[in-house]
Amino acid sequence: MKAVSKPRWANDPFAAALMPPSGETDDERAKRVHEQSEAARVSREIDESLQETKKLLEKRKKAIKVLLLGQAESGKSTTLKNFQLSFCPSQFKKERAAWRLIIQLNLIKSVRTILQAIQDDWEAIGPVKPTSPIPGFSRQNGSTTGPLLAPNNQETGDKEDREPILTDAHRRLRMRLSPLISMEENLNKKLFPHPPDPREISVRGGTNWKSYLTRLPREKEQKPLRPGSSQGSLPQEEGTRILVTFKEDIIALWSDPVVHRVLKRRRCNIRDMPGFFLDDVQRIAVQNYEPSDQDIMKARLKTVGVEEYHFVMENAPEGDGDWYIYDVGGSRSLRSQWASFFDDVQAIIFLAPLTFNLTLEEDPTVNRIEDSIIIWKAICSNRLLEHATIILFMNKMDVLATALGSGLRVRDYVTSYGDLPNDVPSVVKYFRDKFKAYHKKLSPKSRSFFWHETSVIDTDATSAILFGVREGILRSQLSKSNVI
Ligand SMILES: Nc1nc2c(ncn2[C@@H]2O[C@H](COP(=O)(O)OP(=O)(O)OP(=O)(O)O)[C@@H](O)[C@H]2O)c(=O)[nH]1
Ligand SMILES: [Mg+2]
Repeated sequence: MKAVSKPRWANDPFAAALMPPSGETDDERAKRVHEQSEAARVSREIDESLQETKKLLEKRKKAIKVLLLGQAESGKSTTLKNFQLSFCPSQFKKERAAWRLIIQLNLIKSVRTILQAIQDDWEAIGPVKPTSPIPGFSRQNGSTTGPLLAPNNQETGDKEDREPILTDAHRRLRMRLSPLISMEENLNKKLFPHPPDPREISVRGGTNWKSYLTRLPREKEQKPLRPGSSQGSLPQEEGTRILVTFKEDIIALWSDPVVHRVLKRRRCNIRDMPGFFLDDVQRIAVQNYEPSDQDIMKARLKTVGVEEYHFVMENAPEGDGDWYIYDVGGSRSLRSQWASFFDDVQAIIFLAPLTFNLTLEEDPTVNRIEDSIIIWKAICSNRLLEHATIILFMNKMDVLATALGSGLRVRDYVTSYGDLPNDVPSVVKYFRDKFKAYHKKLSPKSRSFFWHETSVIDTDATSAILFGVREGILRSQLSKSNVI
């Protein structure tokens, strides 16, 4: 008797599982074939997606990664904006509209700060006692513009610090502008819910806020807003409406010499605060306001967490165009998040503003330069960063020049400065030597010290520096890979 040989699939459980069941009808067969081809398609898609992810990871591994570090308000995000403007101008242009609302909110915040100063002055010192009519009150016809001069506006010195100078007219102006505060709060809440610090507008890493604000449509005609009524309008429209509605009162407030005297005696240097746009109300508080490059650089939006930006540089040499730049939040509470980016970066741009007379927002007892040096020491000595190129940007050179020009002496804030000349080159040399010495002493391996004097709100000068920085990073990458 001839032995019947077993079919090949009989020992293969997978092949057996795919065999058609015995007695399969035509309909069942068609269904099974369809399901099998569907499963094969899904499997192919998963394979392709894995290949794609692998390629992306490879590409990312080869890409240049740069980390921007420094204390809060040191200019990290502004440097990133300059990177975009210099190397990806079309992307920068596309996102221009997103900055409109941020600038409007910056302006509204300055108005809020002034209203608060008026309130504080009122509570601490009180108003000018009104005799009827208020003597010396110079505004005519009940107009809302023009200076609101109080009678004793010529007085100076110590006496001025205790003299009431605000009038009922200021109280009325303050009342007219007060809806602005709740409108600003509502707008902030809509845009950036749960901010870590409600006094500052901030953006959380990965929220894609720019595409959100760029995407929203704008109405052609916007009606002025009745105080308190913002219902139904988009956040982007609200900023414009608020400013257009309150424009004249804002101008009256900012052009009033008494208000400036109140700010002075309450030591509120509003001009030096980030995001200062009060000199530009006429230009900004209009329906079709388009932020300029300079406006965008001056806009203040605090970074919370870490933002990753992937740049494909539009004008880069072949193969060198893929860059990742990480922009971190610089407040003390956010610095613990920096370390997770350390093991994979080729270069660090460290922003240290030479604002010798300022202290940290988080801790007014700590001098800003002292704080920068503490972070600098930690970065230079970190072993995970021993291969990274560190580039120091001594930033806010314009602010330094203004501070020295106004007569401030460095030694009154940094005692070790002693009797050295109180001019820009000497101050720069003094602090540069300090940073350089720590870099040399604390770096685990010897490496070159790179530094630049910057004012990163100056786009032309910063662009020239960034082109140099890019070349430097590429060259140092090349020499490292040759050594390896
Ligand atoms: N005058 C002047 N202002 C600057 C300069 N660099 C930055 N600023 C302003 O300082 C403010 C803070 O700058 P940012 O770039 O937001 O600071 P940051 O380091 O990103 O701060 P965080 O996000 O809080 O960590 C912004 O309003 C900038 O326009 C500068 O060189 N000169
Ligand atoms: Mg930032």
